[in-house]
Amino acid sequence: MQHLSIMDRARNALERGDRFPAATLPPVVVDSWQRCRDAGLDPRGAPRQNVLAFSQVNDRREENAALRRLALAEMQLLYSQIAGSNFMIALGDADGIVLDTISDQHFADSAPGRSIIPGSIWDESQRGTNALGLAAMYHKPVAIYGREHYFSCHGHLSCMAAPILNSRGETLGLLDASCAYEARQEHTHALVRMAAAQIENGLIFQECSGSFIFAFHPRMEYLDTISAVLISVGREGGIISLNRPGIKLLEGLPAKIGGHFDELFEAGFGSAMDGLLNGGVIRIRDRAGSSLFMVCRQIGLRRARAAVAVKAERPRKMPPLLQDRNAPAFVCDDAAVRRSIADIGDAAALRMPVHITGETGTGKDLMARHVHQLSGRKGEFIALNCGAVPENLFIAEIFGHERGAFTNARAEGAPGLARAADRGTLFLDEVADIPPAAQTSLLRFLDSMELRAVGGHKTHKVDIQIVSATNRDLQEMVASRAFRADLYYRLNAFTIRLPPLRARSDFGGVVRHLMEELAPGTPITDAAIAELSRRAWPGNIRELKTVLQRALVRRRMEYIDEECFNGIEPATENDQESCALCRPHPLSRTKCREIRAVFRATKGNTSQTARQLGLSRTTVYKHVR
Ligand SMILES: Nc1ncnc2c1ncn2[C@@H]1O[C@H](COP(=O)(O)OP(=O)(O)OP(=O)(O)O)[C@@H](O)[C@H]1O
Repeated sequence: MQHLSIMDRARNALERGDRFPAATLPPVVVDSWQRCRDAGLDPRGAPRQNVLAFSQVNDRREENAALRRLALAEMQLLYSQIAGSNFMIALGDADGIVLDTISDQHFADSAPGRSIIPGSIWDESQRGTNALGLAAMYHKPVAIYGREHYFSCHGHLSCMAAPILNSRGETLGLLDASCAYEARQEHTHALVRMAAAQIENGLIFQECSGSFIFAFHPRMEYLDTISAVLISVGREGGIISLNRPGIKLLEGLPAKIGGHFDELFEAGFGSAMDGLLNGGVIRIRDRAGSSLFMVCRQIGLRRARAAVAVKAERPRKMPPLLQDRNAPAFVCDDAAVRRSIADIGDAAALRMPVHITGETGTGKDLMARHVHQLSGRKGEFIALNCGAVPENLFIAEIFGHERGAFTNARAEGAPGLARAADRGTLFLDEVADIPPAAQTSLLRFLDSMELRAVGGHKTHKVDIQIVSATNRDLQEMVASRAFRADLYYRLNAFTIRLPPLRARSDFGGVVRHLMEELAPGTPITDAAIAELSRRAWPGNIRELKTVLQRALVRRRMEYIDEECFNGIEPATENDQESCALCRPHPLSRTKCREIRAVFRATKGNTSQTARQLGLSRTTVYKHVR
């Protein structure tokens, strides 16, 4: 007979409607299964998936504004601790209704991830046995692993929830970490409880900004930790607030809100204050005779708006994760990108020219720098924007020129970019814009790696990794003879195709990465990321960065949620009619619009636009960049 595990037997009994083996299951699970069964829920059926309307979620968010602000910051920290392990962190209100989530994109996109969204109700009567609902019911931390969930469809999920309590022991909200059952990690439950405790402490600082806050603990080295007691005391010694460790440590003593400092400690409020306000750690005995170390964390100023916090703020910016030197310094969790860059190291070792294609703002420049880093070359990374160099100076710019080689040549001559990139990398950006005359010289140079400065006689041998990039269709240009086929094949030895942002499966990762770059430690919710992912992003990652910057400038809170993007639209056609520099000036705007219109009509061809309008390529480039 097939061997059945304890859980198999328990589930079989539950699903058949038999008595389940109570002794083998955690009591909290047994009681919950029984209640769910009594309520007529079918364990093999589908849970009710009620979700509140957005306006109701918003009302609840407003009611819990202070809690939400602190919790989102703490969730962001928790996220950075467990990021990459396929988790979702959710904040629920006291009724177990989800207000916000922050998660790994993979989990957010999964079926369970899609059922934990703002407004979803995780009450036991709707979703059966689950950690969020039970933590709300029992006001204590609860973990529900895999098939302990009442509904079998939640059997692959593990959830750990901890309530956030006020000093009266009332639940203000709930913090939950959920993950695929196989991904669960024992320490996550502890991290969730610590984060909840950190929020509770934050609330004490926030709500008691006009009073003293002292920290104490039986061991001095614990004063700065989450297990230290925080007690908030008024100017006359009355107790205003006490955190959870305090309630536990002072059990048996009259440690209640409205009580007095003197009822708890032998030394009395006056003498304790003398020592505490000197800024040092004092030793004090509680009324049960235990010796404690105490320090002042905040001096509340009566009419002052902000209290003077003695304790330094925790740094918001996380130190970077130590990783492989050659790991990309950008996001590349998208499968297509990963496939595309898998062999770059080998290509660079063989000094194969690398060609990068992708729409504007997809990260071609960043990728070119990554190729240079992987090549391990000691020389420099030199970038040349081929569209920005006047046609007649192009060859001199790359290969250098001798003194007085042509009108306007630099008096002392110039070695050129190719020699500057010797033993390093030469990045030819916007390579489609290389003037036709220069294409031949460049091809010759790529074949021999030898160059001669304009007006010079000596040839120089160099050793360069060539990387080129374009957002145009070079193949089509080859077909229409606008670009030399042999040069195209020479440049295109190894191709990296960067997908447009709208097609990237790691969209959430890109958003988080940019947020960390722009405003380290600032939380951004899953709902905000989902809102952004619905947009088209013609300017790709660069445009996303601008939208995030605008949201950060405009925000009134320390976090970014979906509401922050109301009214922040991506660049519209109108915006694109003139460049940012010309937009405020009506006269320049007219000329700029014309240049941009011709540029669009020529499918982004700088040289053709310049010829058609009788302008230099540099001028065109200035307006279309
Ligand atoms: N994978 C990525 N992860 C994080 N940030 C990125 C990524 N790719 C690009 N960025 C950011 O997006 C912005 C635009 O990138 P980049 O300049 O490399 O794009 P590009 O394709 O070279 O643009 P263009 O075609 O206009 O020259 C930069 O701020 C860059 O740091």
